Amino acid sequence: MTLIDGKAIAQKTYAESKAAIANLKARGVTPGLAVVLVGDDPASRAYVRSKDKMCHELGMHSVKHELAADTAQADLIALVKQLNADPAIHGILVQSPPPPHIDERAIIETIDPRKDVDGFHPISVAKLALGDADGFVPCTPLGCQRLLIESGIEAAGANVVVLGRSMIVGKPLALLLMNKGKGGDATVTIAHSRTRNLAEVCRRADILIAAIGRPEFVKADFVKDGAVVIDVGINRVDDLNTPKGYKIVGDVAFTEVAPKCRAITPVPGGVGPMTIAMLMANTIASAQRFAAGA
Ligand SMILES: Nc1nc2c(c(=O)[nH]1)N[C@@H](CN(C=O)c1ccc(C(=O)N[C@@H](CCC(=O)O)C(=O)O)cc1)CN2
Repeated sequence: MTLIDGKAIAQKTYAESKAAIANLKARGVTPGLAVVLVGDDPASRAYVRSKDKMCHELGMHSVKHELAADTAQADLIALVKQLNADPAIHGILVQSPPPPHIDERAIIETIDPRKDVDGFHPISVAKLALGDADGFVPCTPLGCQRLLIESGIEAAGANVVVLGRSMIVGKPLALLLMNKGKGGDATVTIAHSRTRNLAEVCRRADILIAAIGRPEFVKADFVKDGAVVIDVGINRVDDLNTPKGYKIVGDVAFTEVAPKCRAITPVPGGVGPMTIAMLMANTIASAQRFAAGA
């Protein structure tokens, strides 16, 4: 069984990002990312901090807007419009989930699609569905595909089961893996909590991707011998034996599943680090497109 090391693969992508940034800077362009956080969810705050930190480490321009939980929808829209018009900003994202009074869809639709480095705007979704190469792909699906490519795991012709149908992971990942080209050409099934005989459907997978958001939901009987398992889940569960009082577990019951696998991602240290790595890559790609006048 191979343990797919997301931290190491993310580091490899950062080396590529650094080279691309140096190239852009030589042409007078510094890639710029604006991250907007509404509210004080501790996990979201930590992710936003990591994004800002990584921008600084790579020598990118980073702007962080941390807004109160009761920020009005209109004020958030006004901020996004201001960022759309800012030439120093090539990527804009609003950390998800926002507080319940915010209409997330309306906010995403306000982002200039050319700066939609999260890949959540309907134009980005349509481009992915159409197989157009010039749209932004959401960072976590892109990270999963990159993990497979870097680990020498061929998606082409493989039976892939994506467990989960969210707009952040499940749906875009299914499109990405079934699209033609490198890292694609898979035969993809999307399964979810209402799928009949779920364990049996998952057992057909050569590559099983768990993105259902339930701690340790995927047990050994969901997994065929020799399958590759990618665990997208990040679930905080109480654990009073840890200093923080909680631990992070994935959607896969790792201890019982791992021995059956050809390869598997751990949680933490698997898909998670790739999400931020791919955000940096998308922001750099956006800066390159702006610099080319696209
Ligand atoms: N606007 C967005 N919101 C959210 C996204 C997103 O892509 N865009 N994804 C997630 C959160 N996320 C980034 O925003 C994210 C999640 C997890 C990690 C990560 O590195 N996880 C570590 C464990 C971290 C921990 O200990 O808590 C790991 O898996 O090793 C990075 C980014 C939802 N919101």
